[in-house]
Amino acid sequence: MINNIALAGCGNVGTALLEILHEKKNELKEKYGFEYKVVLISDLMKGIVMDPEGLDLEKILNELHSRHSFGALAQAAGHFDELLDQSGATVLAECTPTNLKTGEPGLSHLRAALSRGISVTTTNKGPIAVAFDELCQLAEECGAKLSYEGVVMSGTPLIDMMKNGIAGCSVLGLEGILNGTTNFILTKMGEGATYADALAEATALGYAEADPSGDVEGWDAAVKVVILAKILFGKEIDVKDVTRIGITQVTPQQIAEARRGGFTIKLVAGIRFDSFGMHPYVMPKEIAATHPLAAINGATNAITVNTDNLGEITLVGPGAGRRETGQALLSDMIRMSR
Ligand SMILES: NC(=O)C1=CN([C@@H]2O[C@H](COP(=O)(O)OP(=O)(O)OC[C@H]3O[C@@H](n4cnc5c(N)ncnc54)[C@H](OP(=O)(O)O)[C@@H]3O)[C@@H](O)[C@H]2O)C=CC1
Ligand SMILES: N[C@@H](CC=O)C(=O)O
Repeated sequence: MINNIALAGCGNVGTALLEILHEKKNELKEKYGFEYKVVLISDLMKGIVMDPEGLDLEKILNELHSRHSFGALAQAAGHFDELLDQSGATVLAECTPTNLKTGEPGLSHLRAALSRGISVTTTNKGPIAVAFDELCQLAEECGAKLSYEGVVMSGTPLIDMMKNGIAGCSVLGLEGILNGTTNFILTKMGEGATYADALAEATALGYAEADPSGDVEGWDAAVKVVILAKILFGKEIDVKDVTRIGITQVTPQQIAEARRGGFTIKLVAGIRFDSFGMHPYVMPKEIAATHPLAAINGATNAITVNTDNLGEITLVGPGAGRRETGQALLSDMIRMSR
């Protein structure tokens, strides 16, 4: 079966997905039996390109790389719902900016696709945080699949590990580094960069959110904790109920002082349990230089999951990045096509 891919949001992640699809077209077919056509790309400023017979990715990527737009190729117009119908899409890759309050515009895109029986992969945390149960139910009712590997730890397969790899284990708690931008900033500040320069570099490298206050104030890590609580424990937590302190108050002096004492400062996120219940948190912590998390630098993330049957499992890998997150969309699409 040919996968007819629609893409919503052609920024860092969406463009990287197109690059990977184009580069690996033959490999994907030979290794995974994954064949595709990209039939629709919709982006706020770059415009809309559509061809139910399959878009010419070479031409589109040339335009994107030279002009950051679709140029004269952008000739389609219309409401996203109508475009989905006209394009013959069978799978939607959704990677518009995250809005943690409303889930929009991603939430409407996901509803439009799923209600038409079109499967969805998304890296957008907003809709998953805001309407997880509704979207899972809609997918089931309409015979579609919903995948979201990239919403936590980008392409590092944490969600797949949680759902499949450790099936049968009870999770007793988890802690880790779940935001790439802040870990990158703290690493760079430890090397002497200013906060502003480090944030600008994280943005240029495609790690930061469209509104980076979501990263530096801890909202992004907090919503990842909310999503993990839902997937692992079936628990609804409001992101406002996560104890949340970001990194905006962390100074170079504190980082240097911690280092002199044999510690490194990391923005740590986790869920712990005690007799009073579940405690989700995000906060900067001094970590002993000998602790495994102290060695996690740059945009890398890590999580240690404490389980009954396996004890502690630690997963380390990219937590942000355009190609790393495009990979999450691709792996979801390959899994869903099987
Ligand atoms: N970058 C990363 O490392 C990771 C990102 N994510 C998530 O993936 C998503 C995409 O991230 P990223 O590519 O970095 O973000 P970008 O801001 O680079 O790209 C988002 C794109 O979506 C476009 N857009 C905005 N609104 C609409 C709309 N209504 N319809 C169609 N397109 C729209 C934006 O256009 P314009 O710029 O004109 O507003 C932009 O081109 C986000 O939700 C992010 O949280 C998840 C994991 C890692
Ligand atoms: N802005 C996020 C991107 C991935 O979710 C991060 O830096 O971790």
